[in-house]
Amino acid sequence: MAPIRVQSVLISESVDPRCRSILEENGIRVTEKHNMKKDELIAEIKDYDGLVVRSATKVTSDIINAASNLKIIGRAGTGVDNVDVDAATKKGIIVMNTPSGNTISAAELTCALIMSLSRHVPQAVMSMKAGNWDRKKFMGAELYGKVLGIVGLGRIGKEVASRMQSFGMRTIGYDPITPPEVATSWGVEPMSLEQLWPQCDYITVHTPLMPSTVGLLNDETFAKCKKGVKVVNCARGGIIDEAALLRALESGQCGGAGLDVFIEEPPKDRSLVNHPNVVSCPHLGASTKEAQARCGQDIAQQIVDMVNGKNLVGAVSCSVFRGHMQTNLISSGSDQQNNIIMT
Ligand SMILES: NC(=O)C1=CN([C@@H]2O[C@H](COP(=O)(O)OP(=O)(O)OC[C@H]3O[C@@H](n4cnc5c(N)ncnc54)[C@H](O)[C@@H]3O)[C@@H](O)[C@H]2O)C=CC1
Ligand SMILES: O=C(O)C(=O)COP(=O)(O)O
Repeated sequence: MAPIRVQSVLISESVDPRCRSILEENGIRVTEKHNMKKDELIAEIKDYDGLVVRSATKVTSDIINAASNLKIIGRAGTGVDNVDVDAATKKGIIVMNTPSGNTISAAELTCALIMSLSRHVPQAVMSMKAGNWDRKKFMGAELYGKVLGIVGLGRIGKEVASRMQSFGMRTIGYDPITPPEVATSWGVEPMSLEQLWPQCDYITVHTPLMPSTVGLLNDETFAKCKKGVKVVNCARGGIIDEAALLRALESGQCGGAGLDVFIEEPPKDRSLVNHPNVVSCPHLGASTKEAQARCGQDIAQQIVDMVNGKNLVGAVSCSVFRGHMQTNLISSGSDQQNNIIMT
C-alpha cells in the first residue's frame, strides 16, 4: 500500500507527551487543543491530516464530513464507540486504536471495584473523614469461595479472571467468540448466560458496547440473578441498563454496583452515583501512567508507520472491526499486537 501523507495532527485530549514527541521527531506538525466544543472541532478539523483522541472526543459524522483533509483517526485506547467508523469509512479515513495498552490498568480497576464492593472501603473512608468510627455499618463478606461471572472473555476479562482467582473466587464466564477450551485454560468455566446469571455473587462485564450488548443486564436478567448480586461495569455505560440497575439496587435484588462508565459522561442524572451501594469512578480504567504511556506511544508509532507505508500487511476493511471482533492485523510501536481498521 502506498504511504499516506500526514503532515499535521491534532490531539484533542490529554494524551501522553511521548505521542507528540514521536510524531514531531518524524516531521509531523502537532497541535494540542483540549476540551473543544463540537462547533470548535468542526471549524478546526479541516486543517489537519490526522486526529488523535481518547474517549471524550465524539468524532461524529458532521465532524468527519467537515474534515476535508483528514486521513487518520488514532484512538489512544481501546473503545472506538466515540468514533463514527462508518462515516470515516465512507470518506476513506483510517481509524486505528491501541487496544492492549490499557488492558492491565482496566483489569486492575475492575478488581479494585470488586474489592470495594466486598468491604465497603469507599463508604468507610467517607465515614471516617466525616469524623465517625462505625465498625458495625460496614460489615463485609469475603471474596474467597464466591462466584465471579465474567461476561466478555477478551483481553480485560482474562486478566480480571486470573487476578480474582488469586482471591479464591470461582470464575465462570460467557463469550460468544472465545473458544470454551481457551476459557478453561484460563481457569474460567465457560457457559451460557442463562446458566451464568443464577450462579454469580459478582458479575463483571467486559464487552464492547454494540447492539447485542446494550442492556445485557436488564430487569429480566437481574431477575434471573441471585438476590443481592453485585455488579461491576468498567467497560461501557449502557451494557448494564442504568434504569434497571437503579430499580434492582432499590429492591435489593442488586446488592451493590461498581461503575467506572456511564451512558452519559459525566452523568447528569446522579441517582446511581449517589446511591449508597454504588461505588463509582469518573472513567478511570485507563488512567494510569503506564497505560497512558503505552497508548500514547503506540498510537504515534502506528501513525508514523502508516505514513512510512510500513506494517500494512493484513490490513483489511473496517467491517472486520464490528463489535471489537477485531483481527490483530498489525504489530507496531511496542511488542503488542495492535488492531487497525482500514477503509
Ligand atoms: N474503563 C476504561 O477506562 C476502559 C474500558 N475499556 C472497555 O472494556 C471493554 C473490553 O475491552 P477488551 O477486553 O480490551 O476488549 P476485547 O475485544 O479484548 O474483549 C471483548 C470481548 O467481548 C466479547 N463479546 C462480544 N459480544 C459479546 C456478548 N454479547 N456477550 C459476551 N461477550 C461478548 C468478544 O468476543 C470479546 O472476547 C471495551 O468496551 C473497552 O472499550 C477498555 C479499556 C479501558
Ligand atoms: O480505552 C478505552 O476503551 C477506554 O475506555 C479508556 O478511555 P480513555 O482513554 O481513558 O478516555
